[in-house]
This record gives sequence, C-alpha cells and structure tokens, in this order.
Amino acid sequence: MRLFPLFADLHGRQVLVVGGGAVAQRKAGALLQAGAQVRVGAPAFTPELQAWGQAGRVTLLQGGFDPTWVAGAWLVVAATDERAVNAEVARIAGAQRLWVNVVDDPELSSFQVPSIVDRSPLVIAISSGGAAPVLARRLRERMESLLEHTLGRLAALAHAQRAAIRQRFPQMTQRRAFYDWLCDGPVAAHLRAGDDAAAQAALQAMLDSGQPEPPGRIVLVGAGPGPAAALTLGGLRALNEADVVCYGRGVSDEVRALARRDADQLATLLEGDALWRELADHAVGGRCVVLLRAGAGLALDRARVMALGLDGLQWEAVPGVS
Ligand SMILES: C[C@@]1(CC(=O)O)c2cc3[nH]c(cc4nc(cc5[nH]c(cc(n2)[C@H]1CCC(=O)O)[C@@](C)(CC(=O)O)[C@@H]5CCC(=O)O)C(CC(=O)O)=C4CCC(=O)O)c(CCC(=O)O)c3CC(=O)O
Ligand SMILES: NC(=O)C1=CN([C@@H]2O[C@H](COP(=O)(O)OP(=O)(O)OC[C@H]3O[C@@H](n4cnc5c(N)ncnc54)[C@H](O)[C@@H]3O)[C@@H](O)[C@H]2O)C=CC1
Repeated sequence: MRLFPLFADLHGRQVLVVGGGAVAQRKAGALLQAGAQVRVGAPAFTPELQAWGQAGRVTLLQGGFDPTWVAGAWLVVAATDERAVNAEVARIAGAQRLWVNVVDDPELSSFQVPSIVDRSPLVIAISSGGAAPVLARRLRERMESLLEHTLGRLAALAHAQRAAIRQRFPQMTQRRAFYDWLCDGPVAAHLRAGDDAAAQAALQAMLDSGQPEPPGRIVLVGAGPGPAAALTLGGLRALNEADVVCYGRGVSDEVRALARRDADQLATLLEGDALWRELADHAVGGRCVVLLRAGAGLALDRARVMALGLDGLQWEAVPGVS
C-alpha cells in the first residue's frame, strides 16, 4: 500500500486550490461538500467557480499563483494546466509541511483525492494510487448502483441511538447480533420503502424490549393436485412449522389437516400487493405463515416484496406438483 487512506475533518478549515478550470472546480466542489473554507486562486475561473465566488461559497483570488496564498491553509491543491506552476505550488507547500495534491503529477502529490461514494455518515473512498483514476471512477459507479441510498439514514439512526444501544446491549457479542438485525431486518426494510417513521418505531421497539424479534417467515406452498399424498416433503415440513395457514381456492381439507394442530387457518381470496401485505401482517412477532395454493402454488415475486418493503421477512417458495 503506497498511500495510507485517512478521513480528514476539514470543517471550517482553510484549503487553497490553485487553478480555476474544470479540475479545480471539481476539487473545490468536493472540498465544499466536506465543509472546508475554500480559496481558489487563478487568472481565470469557470463560470461555476465565479458563481460560487459571488455567492460567497468560495473566496476567489485573482491572478497567477502567489506564494503568499498558502498562508493559513491546511491543505493545498495544485490544479492549473501549467506543470511548472503546479510543481512550484508543491514545492512551496511542501516546504511548509502542508499536504499538497498535484492534479497532473502523482509523484509530487503528498495526498491524492479518491473517488467518493457518499452515503453520509457512511463514506467510501476508492483509490488506484494514480495508476488508473478511471478505474477508481468505474468502481465508484458500480458501488453507487449497488448501495442503497438509505444506507446513510440507517447509519444516522444508529448514531442517534448509539448510547441507548450500548446500554441495552452491553456486551459486544449482543451488539453484533443487534447490528446484524439492524442491517438485515425490518428497520432497513422500512427505510428502503421510504417509511422512516416505521423504521424508527421498529428500532425503538427493539431497544425497549431488548429482544431481537426473529424475522417472520412466509412460505408459499404448492398443495399439488388435491390429495394429501401429492404434497411435497418441503410442503409438509412447512405445514408442520406453520403458525398461520392461509389457503386459497381448491386446497383439499385433507392437505389442510396436515398443518400443525394449533395453527390458525384462514381462507384468503386476496391477490397481488394486498396478498403480500396480508401475509406479512400475519408474520409479525416472528411467526411462520404458510400460503397454501392448489397445484404448483404461487410464484415468489421478490421484486414486488422488496418494492413493498417486506424483504425484512424471510420469504420462501415450495412449489407443488401441478
Ligand atoms: C493522481 C490523481 C491526483 C489527484 O488527486 O487529482 C489524478 C491524476 C490524474 N488524473 C488524470 C486524468 C483523469 N482523472 C479522472 C478522474 C478522476 N481523477 C481523480 C483522482 C486523481 N487523478 C488522483 C489519483 C486517484 C486514483 O488513482 O485513485 C478522481 C478519482 C478524483 C477527483 O479528481 O475528484 C476523479 C474521478 C472522480 C469520480 O468521478 O469518481 C479522469 C476521468 C474523468 O474525468 O472522468 C481523467 C481522464 C482520463 C485519463 O486521462 O486518465 C490525469 C491525466 C491528465 C492528463 O493527461 O492531462 C492525471 C495525472 C497523471 O496521471 O499523471
Ligand atoms: N487529477 C485529475 O483528476 C485530472 C487532472 N487533469 C490535469 O489537470 C490539469 C487542469 O485541467 P483543467 O482544469 O481541465 O484545465 P483548464 O485549462 O480548464 O484550467 C486551467 C486553469 O489553470 C489556471 N492557471 C493557469 N496558470 C495559472 C497560474 N500561474 N496560477 C494559477 N492558475 C493558473 C487557468 O487560469 C485555468 O483556470 C490538466 O492540465 C491535466 O493535466 C486533467 C483531468 C483530470
């Protein structure tokens, strides 16, 4: 590892960007995101940088690089299109032991700027160490599509409850289990479905009870053509574990009789989203719900389940003989 990754707190700290072109603008923009006080010095600026200057978001220093500009800076970025100027900026900043990023010379840079996936407070920084910046960018684009945008809100929720979580789960092993539940269970699912209030309530309920509620389980079982003998072994096993059996048209009494004795049995004629929701409602408190349908049974629509924010539950399908 040639470069050591670290996360710098630039809030309220002065950073100097030398150069006023597209690259200087990109660096200045990222620094502003991090709350830095950005000063940009160049003979000419992009329209965007000029606008930021007028709005007071950055301070513009007009003219060619002047060594006095580095005074007060914590970091310096050399982003002109003149190699000699960039090298001079690196020399002056380096002499004062300031960290300097030289956009056209990884060798002269004492720090480089990574590709950033921002799910604040979660942040991922990717570096190729200057070997191939485009690879870093491509990897970022893949991660952007992979990581839900609600990840940041999940981390923020965890942050807000950090003390309560420690108090409720004093041992590290308990906390690990809790965090697994937080990421895999209903809180994350509610956030993905855009229901922040429900996410907060689920987290609060967990902190109150201290019991990671096991996720409910829903098994879609195909009952086969009718007689109990045609039920698959998987179907039979699910019926034995069921707390609730929802059955559709054409399911024989013979098959229903195989369910666990104290399971609730309910006929349902619902379809689509209403059906998925009904099954999820029955699965509260970690219950096992079996949907019995004649023939092959109902196919599991994972995309729909996810869209409805019900993927915190365990969904399975045991197709029957059709
Ligand atoms: C060393 C480093 C110094 C530094 O910190 O700036 C550096 C150096 C150079 N970049 C060059 C070119 C390009 N850089 C990009 C993109 C990014 N470059 C970034 C960082 C870094 N670039 C640092 C290393 C980081 C690492 O390796 O991990 C990113 C990650 C961050 C950011 O800049 O904000 C950002 C992606 C952000 C994102 O989208 O996620 C693109 C693609 C594009 O713009 O789409 C091209 C055009 C294609 C090409 O030419 O390769 C050139 C040649 C210039 C020339 O030939 O004139 C040099 C100089 C050299 O290699 O010598
Ligand atoms: N690190 C990176 O991600 C990338 C780096 N590059 C490198 O960055 C350089 C700059 O790229 P762009 O911003 O697109 O160029 P640009 O031509 O848009 O901007 C250059 C800027 O430097 C300023 N400048 C020139 N002489 C100066 C001086 N003496 N003092 C202060 N400012 C001065 C100009 O006024 C202008 O604002 C490129 O030459 C290239 O080598 C290019 C692409 C990506």
